[in-house]
Amino acid sequence: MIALRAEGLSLGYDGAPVVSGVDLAIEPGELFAVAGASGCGKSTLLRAFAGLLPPRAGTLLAGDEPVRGTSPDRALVFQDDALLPWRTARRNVELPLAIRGVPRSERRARAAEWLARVGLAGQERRLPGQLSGGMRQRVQLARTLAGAPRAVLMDEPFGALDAQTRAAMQRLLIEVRDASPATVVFVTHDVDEALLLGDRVAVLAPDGVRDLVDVPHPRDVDARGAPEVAAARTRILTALEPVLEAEPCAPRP
Ligand SMILES: Nc1ncnc2c1ncn2[C@@H]1O[C@H](COP(=O)(O)OP(=O)(O)OP(=O)(O)O)[C@@H](O)[C@H]1O
Repeated sequence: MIALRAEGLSLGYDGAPVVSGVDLAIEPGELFAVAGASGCGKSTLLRAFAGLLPPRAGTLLAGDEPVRGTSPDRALVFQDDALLPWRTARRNVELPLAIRGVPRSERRARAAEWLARVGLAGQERRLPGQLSGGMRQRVQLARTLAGAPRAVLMDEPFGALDAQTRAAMQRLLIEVRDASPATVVFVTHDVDEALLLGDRVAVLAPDGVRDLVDVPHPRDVDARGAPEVAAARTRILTALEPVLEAEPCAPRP
């Protein structure tokens, strides 16, 4: 588990910055949710934490080290599963083990164990194209966690799933993370998902973090109707509203 920190962070591509003035301190082992309007830089922030996009200004730290590139310690999970279509489920999960230098003889067993943990025992030999969207996301989760990353960066990982599969994946994430702790940064459009999964929720806007909300009773499905959870939802929506109203969420001059 690793701390992730941004100080005065500015990010962008060509032209004007997409997001600037971002200050965040994510604790080791925290499940940190990032909400924000479409196009406000949530994916861009994750890409920077993953080491795929250098800061234009400010500081980005993983532990005490500046983020200078990608690392198996920081794994990125996408909405569209990024499985290799020609490799079976098991051989996809073996990939990060190979990167970590796990001997070939051990990889197969460890990959099969991970697939069983995400409810896919018996599906090891299937190709991604032979699996449903929810099953592919399970394989992706198994593949990510098999590499024992210290931080997992999840970009709307369940956004493409139907409501029932999505709820099952949320439960699965809670379970497997309890067993294999890692710092998790979770980007979502869905305020209720942020409130269910996160310890804290950051509302991101082009000029930085608009609000940082502590979640009451994180990961407690039974607490969803509690008044303090409703108050946290209202606070997040209040911070989001001006960002949503300021369509399009265009880069600042
Ligand atoms: N590779 C790229 N090159 C140039 N501009 C980009 C690139 N990727 C994203 N952008 C721009 O950066 C801005 C922020 O995009 P980003 O994907 O980070 O937003 P987001 O908050 O994750 O949006 P969404 O919720 O819709 O996924 C947008 O204006 C987008 O067009």
